[in-house]
Amino acid sequence: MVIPDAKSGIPMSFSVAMPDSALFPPNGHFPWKRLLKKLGTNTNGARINALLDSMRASSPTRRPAEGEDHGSWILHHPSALNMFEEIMSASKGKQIVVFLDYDGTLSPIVEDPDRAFITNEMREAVRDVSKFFPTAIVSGRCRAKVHDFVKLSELYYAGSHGMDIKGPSKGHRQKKGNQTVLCQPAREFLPIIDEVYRALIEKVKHIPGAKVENNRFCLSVHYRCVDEKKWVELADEVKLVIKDYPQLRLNHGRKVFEIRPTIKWDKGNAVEFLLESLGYADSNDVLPVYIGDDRTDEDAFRVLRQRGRGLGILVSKVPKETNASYSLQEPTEASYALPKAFSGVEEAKKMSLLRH
Ligand SMILES: O=P(O)(O)OC[C@H]1O[C@H](O[C@H]2O[C@H](CO)[C@@H](O)[C@H](O)[C@H]2O)[C@H](O)[C@@H](O)[C@@H]1O
Repeated sequence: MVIPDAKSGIPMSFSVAMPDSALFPPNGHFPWKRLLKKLGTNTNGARINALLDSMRASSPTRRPAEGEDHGSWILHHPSALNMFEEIMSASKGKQIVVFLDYDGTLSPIVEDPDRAFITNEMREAVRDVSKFFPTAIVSGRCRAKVHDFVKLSELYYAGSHGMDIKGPSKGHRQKKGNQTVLCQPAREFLPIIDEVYRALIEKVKHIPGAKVENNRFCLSVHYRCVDEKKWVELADEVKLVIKDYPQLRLNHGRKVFEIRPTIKWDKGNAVEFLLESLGYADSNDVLPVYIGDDRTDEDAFRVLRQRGRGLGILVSKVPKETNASYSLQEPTEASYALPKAFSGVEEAKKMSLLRH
């Protein structure tokens, strides 16, 4: 029998049987309430299998788009490699602002999160783009760590899923005054995050391959290198720790559990904050372009869709439900597409200026 914890409402056992689509909806939040309803109707074995299936399916993330094969999905999400014309016409008279996710977008997914290096070619591509347009990296990682990987001081960096934003130390600056952009909406959670980080390290240290990453305003518990036989145990340990912290919530990323404050702040808010800082709140004079691969990037794609302007580009080899309009198959395509598309746009703009 699974009893919900009185304080957090989270079930005491992770082992439940539900279809992937119910366990991991596009927003990535655990549907605890629906999950509780289902409890009691399934055998324990089936519950464990369902959990394992969803953990296996978490990279690549999300379920395939329903009823769509690859062919029809690509028709609805054409390759960004062929979107030069569209960018050209969409960006007429507008400032392009570029937002880039890090893991799975600028760097390939690798086993060791500390070795997810960006290639020199990709770094140059990002540098080239940032010469023309304000450019931000929006990542689940700690801001300092992603800066260490990318090593470009002319960029905006939004770490901890957008909860830690800082402007560039050189290059593009926001229109609004000269103050350095800084936004940390989850500062009050720092002591709790630190406490939970230490507790998690202690709780999972006996599970070979488990890794707890401190992303400053949020935490990641990786299971990519954990033997599948230990996954349920790891999930239970994580849940046992966070059940005492109702101010924190648990999401599921690519072979990783992500723990973060319950505040309503995500990559979508980070995009809105940065556009506002750049002087483009509710403006028609801007074309935001966001490239990402993960469930958390959907929050940003959604914001662009809601604004009715902007281009969302999903990096994925497989069809997925997404709010993005375009697609790229893998990070190397991004390094090729970025400079080609954007420097092309600048060249074309210069040419049309000369003609007038
Ligand atoms: O928002 P992102 O920049 O995409 O960050 C999301 C998480 O990315 C990292 O984990 C993922 O990439 C690792 C390296 O390729 C891989 O080993 C892991 O399995 C993936 O989940 C990062 O380590 C996490 O902290 C981020 O939350």
